[in-house]
Amino acid sequence: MNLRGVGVSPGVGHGPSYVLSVSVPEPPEGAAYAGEAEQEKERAMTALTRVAGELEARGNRAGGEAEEILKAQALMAEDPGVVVKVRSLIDRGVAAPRAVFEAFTKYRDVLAGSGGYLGERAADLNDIRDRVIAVLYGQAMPALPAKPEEPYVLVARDLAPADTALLSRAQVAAFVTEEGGPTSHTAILARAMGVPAVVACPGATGIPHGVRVMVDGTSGEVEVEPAEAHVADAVGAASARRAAISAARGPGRTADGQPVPLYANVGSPADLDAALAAEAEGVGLYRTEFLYLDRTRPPSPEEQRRAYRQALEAFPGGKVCVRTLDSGADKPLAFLPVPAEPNPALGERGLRLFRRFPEVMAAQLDALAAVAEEGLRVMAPMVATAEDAAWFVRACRDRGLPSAGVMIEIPAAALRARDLLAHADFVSVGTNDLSQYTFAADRQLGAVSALQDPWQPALLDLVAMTAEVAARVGKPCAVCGEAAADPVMACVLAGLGVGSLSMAPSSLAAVRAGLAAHSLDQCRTAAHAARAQPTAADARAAARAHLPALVRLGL
Ligand SMILES: C=C(OP(=O)(O)O)C(=O)O
Ligand SMILES: [Mg+2]
Repeated sequence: MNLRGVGVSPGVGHGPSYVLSVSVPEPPEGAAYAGEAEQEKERAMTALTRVAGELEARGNRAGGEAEEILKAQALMAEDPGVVVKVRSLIDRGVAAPRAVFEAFTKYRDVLAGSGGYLGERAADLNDIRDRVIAVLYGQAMPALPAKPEEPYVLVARDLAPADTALLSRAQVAAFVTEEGGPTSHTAILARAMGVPAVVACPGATGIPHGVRVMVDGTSGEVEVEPAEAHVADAVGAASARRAAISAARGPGRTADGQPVPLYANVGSPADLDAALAAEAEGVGLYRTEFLYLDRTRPPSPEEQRRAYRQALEAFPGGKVCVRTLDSGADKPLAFLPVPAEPNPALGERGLRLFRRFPEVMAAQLDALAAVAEEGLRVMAPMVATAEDAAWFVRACRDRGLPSAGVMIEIPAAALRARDLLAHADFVSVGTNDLSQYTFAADRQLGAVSALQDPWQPALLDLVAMTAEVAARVGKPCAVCGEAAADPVMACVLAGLGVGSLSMAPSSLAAVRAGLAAHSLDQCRTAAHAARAQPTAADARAAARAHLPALVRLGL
């Protein structure tokens, strides 16, 4: 039997399946309690506190990325909104388990409605809810085998961080989940652990318990009871690929020595370790939204300075490009409320929101200026016009910030990059949003995701125009969207004249190897061939045909 999902953590893993089935029954609608309301509330509060405590304790034991995730979940378990809702439902006669069920379901639906990263956190709430209900029913949550004879392939509908945080590579050969997306916690933690993972794999929980399974976290293939020879071939190919990729070390450059600095995209200080381990040359995109998440008051100046300083200290002498707050649309923040909009992606987000809340921009730029040193770059998201660029750059200059740039995420900005660069010191292309706005395709909508393809020739044209203009005026042009993480695209971007690339740390090694295997001329020829094609698929195929070493590397 073969299944297919989305590969989110590369490599091949195989072993006996361990199918995790957690089933906490839904407490019946209308369930009431017999005793006093105060006692029932006490019971519910004790269960919420106990689950929060357990999540926090697991986080402490796990450390690293899992610790942050679990601590955030512990906070969700005792979220004031949930607590108030549970108490008021109990006041209306609803039994504690049902009250917990309804309160979390409401919270989850709100999160799911926001889509993107926050939407994927909705699955976390189901897990927290089930844990609280299990405590109220006196039901034990399933434990995973701690010391298996052989690492197993963990299969589940979805995995919660609480399930996976304490696992290690000695226990788990691979993860397969029926649900989840590339930014789900299963994906994030699997990548951090270096364990292959496939998510969004229909039929996964139908895999029988204990049968041998092979998981290819690059292609997304899951093979049940594979032939032994096939396992040997796949494992051999994966380790050859790993060896070839890890052979490329040092700064990013093409085979003939053209430097293409490779930076890391970082979403919080916790990602800095992974960026260092992957030998990033600095930070090309420091997303600062984490500072403002789950709060109603702004982060203190000291808290901000600490977060920026951490990145600068991690890369002494390197470059660190901090993006100012990008709130709104796919990153809604309670902290900066805007009136309801029919099309949030086209509304007040990113830099536009600073026009409404200039004091938030001032506080962020002041904190950056307080820690500024040579390598610091500051850039604004969602810049549409030369006026936008001038306004932002002036605010940076007024504070003596050493380098102020803008992101190119809107076609208008790419078309008139020359005018923006009359003010800005550099540009960085955000291909995620540039695709969204070029193709009028909401980045959160699966139905139009085919248009979110950076290989679309129109997108390549916009990147090329931007890079050409930047070269003409002698200012740097980077790419920091997801596109840069694809080794084939990375070569094409270098060929289009993009000077540096920034990506998730886990993608750096493959991109470094891909660039090191081709000359700048080969990259240029591949870029030219890609742009000459009418469709995204043709563009990719044409580029690959001119980058033969990528095929040898299995990239
Ligand atoms: C890098 C980008 O920013 P974000 O994904 O955070 O919107 C982008 O839009 O490409
Ligand atoms: Mg963006």
